[in-house]
Formats: sequence, structure tokens, C-alpha cells
Amino acid sequence: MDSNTASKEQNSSLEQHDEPLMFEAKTIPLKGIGLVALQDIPQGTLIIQEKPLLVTRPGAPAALEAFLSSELKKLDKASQRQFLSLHNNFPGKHPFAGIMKTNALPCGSGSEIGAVYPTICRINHSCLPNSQNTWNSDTKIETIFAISPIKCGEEITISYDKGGPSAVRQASLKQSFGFQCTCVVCSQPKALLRESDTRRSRIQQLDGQIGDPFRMWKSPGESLKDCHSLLQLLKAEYGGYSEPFAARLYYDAFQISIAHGDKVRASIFAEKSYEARLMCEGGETPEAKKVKMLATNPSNHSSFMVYSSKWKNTKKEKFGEADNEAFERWLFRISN
Ligand SMILES: C[S@@+](CC[C@H](N)C(=O)[O-])C[C@H]1O[C@@H](n2cnc3c(N)ncnc32)[C@H](O)[C@@H]1O
Repeated sequence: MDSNTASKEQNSSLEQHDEPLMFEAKTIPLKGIGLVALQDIPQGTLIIQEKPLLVTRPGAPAALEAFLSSELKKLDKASQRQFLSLHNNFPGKHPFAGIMKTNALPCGSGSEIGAVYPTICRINHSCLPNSQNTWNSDTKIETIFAISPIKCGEEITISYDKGGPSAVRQASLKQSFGFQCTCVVCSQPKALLRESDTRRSRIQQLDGQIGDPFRMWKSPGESLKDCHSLLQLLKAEYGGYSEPFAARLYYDAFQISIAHGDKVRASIFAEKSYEARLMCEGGETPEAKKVKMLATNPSNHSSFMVYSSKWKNTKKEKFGEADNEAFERWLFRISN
């Protein structure tokens, strides 16, 4: 099926939804089908939510093919058609496994289990995406939220990459998805791309450093400073729309603070993590609910004072300042 026919079919199945759609499926030059906004979409908007067509775990191609073939037989004809119309970058002996490999999104961050969706799987990649995909393990539904404002006519994009500088991203996108990325980041003039590469490499490095439990234990002040540096880098690289990363970063800062007994900062970090999650996945995921609860009761976390009580709050401590910069320095324990 060519991509024009496939996008027409896609739109006719979308028209069966009750709500007016914020987007349409369209052929995008050099990308096959993509989703394009039919209206301005504000940041934090739920664009679409879908149940999986098929869920699977990784396996050898032949075994996966047999599993998918039997799962496919259990679907109704319309769903079978939707699955078979999805793009396949790996045609050949194992067509069902190829469709899965091209389209499956992980059911949760780092999960080996993946799922495909009739419409969400039409969303193309950008290294500066305007949307985020999230699996809700309670409702078993995948959501797409706008993580930055999207203009009418703009393509809706998510990120397929695992971060890092452009050469690393390009190689992995080429190998896993068969395309050369020409997004706004990758097609910047060389000097700007170099600056972006430096920031993204440093972002990866800081991210790894912050997650090191030994450092959180022995040098929590340094870990917290890294969180602050990472936040500045994210703001520079993602133009102020860094919520998907900030949600995790604030949760790391929460964990560092609570493990050394600082309930006040921990509560603020948990609230900030919740606000960031609200923008990119809504308030109904188990992760968002948990962090909201921790903002109210930070000491409910299992690592409360596990490393030390050296940051236990005293009545004398002055919590926060009116001025934003001073407040940030206080929050991240940055001395002059
Ligand atoms: C999950 S599908 C996305 C929808 C797909 N375009 C379609 O026609 O159904 C992934 C495939 O879309 C294409 N694709 C996604 N993002 C792209 C991009 N930024 N540039 C070029 N092709 C892209 C690649 O062929 C990739 O393997």
C-alpha cells in the first residue's frame, strides 16, 4: 500500500473518534506517513491516547514471527488491517516481526516489552520533539502529550533516540529505523551543531554521574550541584521545554535530599518533578501519583535518612528566598 492510500485509510479510521481530532495523518516528504496538527496545540495538552494493537517481548525473529502470527489471528479484521498497514523497515522472511521492530514503543521506560498502536505509531522522530509518548502501567494505555506549543500545520514528533551527540544518534537511528535524521537539530549549521553536541554529551555524562549511589552517599553536595548544572544545560539545549528530563532530574534531587534527611528541599523537588510530569504525561500515571504523594510526605520514601541525617532540617534554617536566583542557589545548596 502506498503512503497516500495508507494515510487516507488512517484518517478514515481516525474519523470514527467522538472528539474532534487535533491532527491528521499525511504523507510527509522522505518520512512516509506522519501526523500533522490541525490546530494550535498548547504545551501540556493530551493529543491522543490509545490501547495497544499488539504487545510483545523480544525474541529470536522466527519465534517472534510465530507468536505474532498467532496473536494477529485473535484480532478482528479491522485491527489486523491496521497492524499490517504499519510501516515495515525490515521486509523479508519475518514481516510481522519487522513491523513490530519498526513501530513498537516500550511499555514503560527501559521495558523489554513493546506495543504497537494504530495511530501513535505514525508519529515520526525528531531530536527536538514537540511531544512525548508515555505508557501508563495502571490503565495499559499509551499517551501522547505536547511538551512544547505546537503550531497548526506543524508535524507532531516524538524522540526515538537514546540521547548523546548527533553522530551517535544518527548512527543508531540509521541502524534501528533506516533513516538519516534531518531534524532541526541535526541540520543546524556546523558550529551550532558542535555546541549542541557538546551540551548533549555533557548532559549524558552528568546524568550518569547523578545516578551514582556511591556519590549520592559520600558527596551529596556535589551530586546536587550536578543536578543544578544539568538543569541549566537542559534549558539551553531544549529551549525552555525540558520537562521530560527535568521530571527525572528533580526526582534524583529529591532522592539525594531525602537520603540525607532534608525533608524541606525533598518536598520542593518532588513537587517540581510532579509539575514537570503533569506537562508531559498528565497526573494519572503511577509515577506522577507517587511523586505527588512524596511532595506531601517526603519521609514516606524508603530511603529517608538511609545515608545520613546531616541535612536534617532545623528550625533556624531559612527556607528559600523571594528572589528566584537566590532560591535556586538555596534549593541546590550552592554556596557563593
Ligand atoms: C514508527 S514509524 C513512523 C511512521 C511512518 N513514517 C509511517 O509511514 O508509518 C517509523 C519509521 O518512520 C520513518 N521515520 C520516522 N521518523 C523519521 C524522520 N525523522 N525522518 C525520516 N524518516 C522517519 C522511518 O522509516 C522509520 O523507520
